[in-house]
Amino acid sequence: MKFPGKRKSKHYFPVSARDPLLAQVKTESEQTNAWIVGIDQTLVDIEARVDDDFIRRYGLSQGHSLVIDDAKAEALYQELTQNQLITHQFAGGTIGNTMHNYSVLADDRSVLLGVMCSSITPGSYAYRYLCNTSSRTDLNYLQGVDGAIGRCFTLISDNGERTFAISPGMMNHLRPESIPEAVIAGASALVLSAYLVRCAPEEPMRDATMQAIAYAKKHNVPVVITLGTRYVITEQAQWWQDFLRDNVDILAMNEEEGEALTGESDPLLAANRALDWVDLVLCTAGPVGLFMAGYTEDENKRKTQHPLLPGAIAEFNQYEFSRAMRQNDCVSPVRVFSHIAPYMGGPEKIMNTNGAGDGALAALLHDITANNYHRQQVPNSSKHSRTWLTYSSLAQVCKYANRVSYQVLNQHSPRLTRGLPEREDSLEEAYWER
Ligand SMILES: Nc1ncnc2c1ncn2[C@@H]1O[C@H](COP(=O)(O)OP(=O)(O)O)[C@@H](O)[C@H]1O
Ligand SMILES: Nc1nc2c(ncn2[C@@H]2O[C@H](COP(=O)(O)O)[C@@H](O)[C@H]2O)c(=O)[nH]1
Repeated sequence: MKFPGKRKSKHYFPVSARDPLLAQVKTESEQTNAWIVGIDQTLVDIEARVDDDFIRRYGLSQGHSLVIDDAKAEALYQELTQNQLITHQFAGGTIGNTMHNYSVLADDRSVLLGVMCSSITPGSYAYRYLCNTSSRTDLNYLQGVDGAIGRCFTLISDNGERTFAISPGMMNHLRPESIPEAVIAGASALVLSAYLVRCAPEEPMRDATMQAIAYAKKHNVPVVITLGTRYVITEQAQWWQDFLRDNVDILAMNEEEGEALTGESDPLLAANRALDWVDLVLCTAGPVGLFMAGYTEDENKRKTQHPLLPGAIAEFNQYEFSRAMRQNDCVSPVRVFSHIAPYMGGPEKIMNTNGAGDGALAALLHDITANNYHRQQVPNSSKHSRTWLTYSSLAQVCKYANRVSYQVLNQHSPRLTRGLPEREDSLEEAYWER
């Protein structure tokens, strides 16, 4: 594990308060026993620039991720190909992206569960998917299928808005018996997306997802969900609130999904409301940056040294230097919040925001797994006097997540092509001054 606390001088994590026992941590090259596991619909993103008429003609809706049938997918693909509109093709899928990005950041193992074609020919979509996934992402548990993986036509409009048209192939054919209990039992987190329950009634993906959740609950592994798009949530907000309350510990969403879920358009209030159902919330808000909300132990809450921020909850960031805990692990839980503006104000030019939110989630997962790793290595450390969920404070996780989003925005693919620089050139100045 590339341990986040090892970053030097200008850093994201509090190395100045380094625990003396950290010296006992084994060297990075040794095999670590900390990983995350995610389930996804195996998808390749096919990106194209289109006009509004194109979106309308294929019965799509801007900003939405819709499943289309084979005939429509073929017609759409033919039109994109004939008019040479396809600009990029990448491995995609919101959780596949997150597992890959986690492995790049942590330089360590993530496990991806899903389907893969039993027979793969060079140059095929399945081949490209495998080639474009980090070698640290363990694909050994993928279930073979006799058919195609999914295609996600990522259609970018002139205003930069993305519309997803999903041609599912056999992406929803993951069966419950293909979920390995031991892999989930030993993981630092089980990562899911709201898309997984959007499958036809006869497809097994939903049951496979519920099987994975059952194993996670049995072994006390935090369940993380990312909401996908607001349309998946709007249709049944109450159902999702109940689902979160019953099954999920950590929620990742953007401000639109937050509004669909809670009715609150203010991301801070949406995150606060979501804490009624889950223990920790990451809410990205495009050019507004990102918010985190969570619980900590009253006795251990830590005051920020940053300016106090105004908002719908006055001075909401006053305890943002606190580390997150699950509510049930607290004797006296208090809610804590943090916010950060986009790193460097965001890139000069954003081609599209594909994967920026997934990148932020990968950073949070890295911090959670680093905490687990540290607990395994140095169980009697003062850092584990309570059962913390994160290694770092909310403020530090925000900084890290935000920095990773910036990296994704600065490249074309939703998957990181390389890790963050070991050392930023003077992070503090760079952070506040353009
Ligand atoms: N237009 C933008 N300007 C600056 N930063 C942005 C912009 N869009 C996104 N970001 C950064 O990327 C992060 C995630 O973006 P967002 O669009 O909210 O994610 P998602 O892809 O889940 O919708 C934000 O928290 C912010 O740091
Ligand atoms: N597993 C699924 N992934 C999907 C679906 N529709 C879109 N996507 C993927 O989302 C990312 C972009 O993520 P974002 O955080 O920027 O919104 C992209 O790579 C798509 O592959 C879906 O139905 N299922």
